[in-house]
Amino acid sequence: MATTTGVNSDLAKERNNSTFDVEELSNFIYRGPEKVKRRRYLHNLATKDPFFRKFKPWAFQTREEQYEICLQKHLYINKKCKELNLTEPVDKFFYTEAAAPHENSPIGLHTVMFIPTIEKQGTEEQKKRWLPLAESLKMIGTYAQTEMGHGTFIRGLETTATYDPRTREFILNSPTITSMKYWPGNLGKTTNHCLVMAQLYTQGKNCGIHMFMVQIRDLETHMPLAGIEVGDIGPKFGYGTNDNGFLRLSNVRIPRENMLMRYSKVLEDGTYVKPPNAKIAYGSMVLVRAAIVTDAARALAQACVISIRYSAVRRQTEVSPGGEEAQIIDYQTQQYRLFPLLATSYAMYFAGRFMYDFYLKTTAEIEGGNLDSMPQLHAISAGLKAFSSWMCSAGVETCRLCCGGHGYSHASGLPKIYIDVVPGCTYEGENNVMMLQVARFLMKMYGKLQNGEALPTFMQYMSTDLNKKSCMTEEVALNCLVMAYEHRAARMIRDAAASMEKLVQSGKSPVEAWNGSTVMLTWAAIAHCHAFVTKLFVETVVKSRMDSKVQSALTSLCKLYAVHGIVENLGGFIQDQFFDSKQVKILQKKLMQLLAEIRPNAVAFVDAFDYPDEVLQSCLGRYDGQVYQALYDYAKSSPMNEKEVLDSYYKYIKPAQNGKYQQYSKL
Ligand SMILES: CCCCCCCCCCCCCCCCCCCCC/C=C/C(=O)SCCNC(=O)CCNC(=O)[C@H](O)C(C)(C)COP(=O)(O)OP(=O)(O)OC[C@H]1O[C@@H](n2cnc3c(N)ncnc32)[C@H](O)[C@@H]1OP(=O)(O)O
Ligand SMILES: Cc1cc2nc3c(=O)[nH]c(=O)nc-3n(C[C@H](O)[C@H](O)[C@H](O)COP(=O)(O)OP(=O)(O)OC[C@H]3O[C@@H](n4cnc5c(N)ncnc54)[C@H](O)[C@@H]3O)c2cc1C
Repeated sequence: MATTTGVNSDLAKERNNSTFDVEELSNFIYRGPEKVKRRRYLHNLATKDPFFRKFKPWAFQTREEQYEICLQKHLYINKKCKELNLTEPVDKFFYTEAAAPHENSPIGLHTVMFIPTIEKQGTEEQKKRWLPLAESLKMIGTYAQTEMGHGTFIRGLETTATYDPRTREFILNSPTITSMKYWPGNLGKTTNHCLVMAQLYTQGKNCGIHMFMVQIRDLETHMPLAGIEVGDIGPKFGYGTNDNGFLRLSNVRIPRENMLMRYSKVLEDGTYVKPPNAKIAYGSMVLVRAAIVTDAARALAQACVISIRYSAVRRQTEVSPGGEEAQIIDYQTQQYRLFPLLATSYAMYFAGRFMYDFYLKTTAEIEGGNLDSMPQLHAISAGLKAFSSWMCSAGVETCRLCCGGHGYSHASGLPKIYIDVVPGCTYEGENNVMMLQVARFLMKMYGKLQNGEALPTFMQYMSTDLNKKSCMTEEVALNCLVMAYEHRAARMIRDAAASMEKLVQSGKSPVEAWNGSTVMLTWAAIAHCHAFVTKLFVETVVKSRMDSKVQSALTSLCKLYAVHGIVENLGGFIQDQFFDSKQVKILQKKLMQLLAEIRPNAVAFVDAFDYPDEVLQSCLGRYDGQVYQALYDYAKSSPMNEKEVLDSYYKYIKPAQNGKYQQYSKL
């Protein structure tokens, strides 16, 4: 029976029954006790600060209030980060996630893309000129690339920047309605500058797309400057806190020095100097793609915390007539929906950790002049961005459904998480498009394999013998699971390549053959990412040093991730009889065993993520499990309940009850 104060007794029991020390697992997730301590310190600074608690809850705010309140919060975060000397991205990330959870910042693009683009693409002189202004928010900027007509195909952007050697200026224009910038975050009302991606024309030639710094608003009055039309694009699926905007440029002149010229240049006489690699200008997108992996993992982890704690507290349906109603977490169907997602949240966290490290290492090499790893960084970041945002967005929605009716209420905190994470499937490269970029890389690797050339370590699985059968036995060993994923990916890569080859042989051009094979190419890319994430998870639990009880529990979770992925995608694993029917049965049986094995640790696994209630903002996911009192308090706090009888009753219901409908004819 649940008590109304203290910790709900079911939840308390769950915590007593777990097989490992939660603190040990938190230490492992966040890379050591010192880092856990630091994270808690940063969370506490935010959650205990009365500033963040003075606003009404997000769900009760109008769109304009969402923007204004979130703006205040983020300007305050900016000030506090300076005061507290929080310079490390990880520190800022933890402080911010607690201060304004899942509230997309009206100065976010300034921090995440505008400043990093100046840092990475600007010359020393440009950095000296702009960075102090950007740091002090005198310049507030965004990354304005997408246009109404083109987001994916950036070579097709229509905005022009034409160099005029007489005045040593670029003239920027939006020549058509489809060329107007559309979607950039913070563009509508907040920013006074933009980094505009535009087609560069000099000496009568088009030199492709480049970045230009354009001032769009007066620095004193904030009014749009001459030649600038700018505004908010209106309400969206979510992101109400963000003024995604539109921008039209008409003969806007900027000095030559406003083209970002670290790599490409236009000399005073108009001579164009090429960059060492044309795609180096895409670096800011790679940065955000890499960050999205951790962002998506965090969203799913929080959704799992909410849904699993609630499933331990919620009781529904007597199992035998007259008996006690069961905790819904004991229903196998609930476990089957939630525990693989729990495993996925861990898999994605480890993928996010890897991605962050790999990004830092590779960009350091690029900045040192070694561009060799650029294609790998592009393929891995595009693939993990797409894979993680797909899996995590779908997972958050399943977590919401697993909470029944209460999951549909904003009181659950789940809709807010969902609308914050799901645009990650679209921005920074639509996911299908990103998977096709991965496929392009895979086809190149396949070509190398055919030519007997060396492959990067993470692609060496492609040379596996596809006639080999699975080594799977009753033990369901981790190495056999990894081998299965790699086998499936290798076969799908070969099949996609064969499809293209066949089309070429039938007389199609390479482009037509590509277009005729994109579904198979996408399957191959997804299978490759799935194999990559699974292997990373397995290596993390096998090779890392950690407490033995944690390792044992985490190994079960890792196995569940791998086995569930096979059972759910069985067709791809048995198409070439890699598994026989006996092995399929072993895997299905193992899946059920793993659900039961994980059951006593489910709450401990989510507790280990260590998200305070103030971050979750959920009546259902509270640490103390007092969900019913919280739901009641939430309902009572609704502005709809401020008056016992609403004005609308007297205006509309009462007259209708008396058969009077005149008020409608006045409209
Ligand atoms: C444990 C916890 C720790 C936590 C710590 C973490 C701390 C980290 C901090 C986290 C911070 C918070 C995270 C928050 C995240 C959320 C932020 C939200 C903000 C999002 C705002 C959104 C912004 C945007 O959307 S900006 C616009 C983005 N637009 C796109 O992405 C467009 C997509 N299109 C493209 O990229 C291209 O057009 C493309 C790739 C589809 C085709 O390009 P192309 O030029 O037409 O290419 P093509 O000629 O066909 O040639 C392809 C050729 O080029 C190679 N290529 C392409 N891109 C790249 C690249 N980037 N790098 C290298 N190479 C590239 C490609 O491989 C081909 O090569 P070849 O095959 O050799 O020809
Ligand atoms: C919340 C949000 C914030 C954003 N913030 C910014 C920002 O700050 N700055 C900025 O510049 N942009 C921003 N964007 C824009 C975003 O980057 C683009 O919307 C995104 O890159 C997708 O491009 P698109 O809208 O043109 O989609 P489209 O390319 O039109 O996609 C539509 C469909 O066509 C398919 N498709 C398109 N091309 C291909 C292809 N070659 N092969 C196969 N299928 C294809 C896609 O898979 C998709 O299903 C934001 C978008 C959102 C939703």
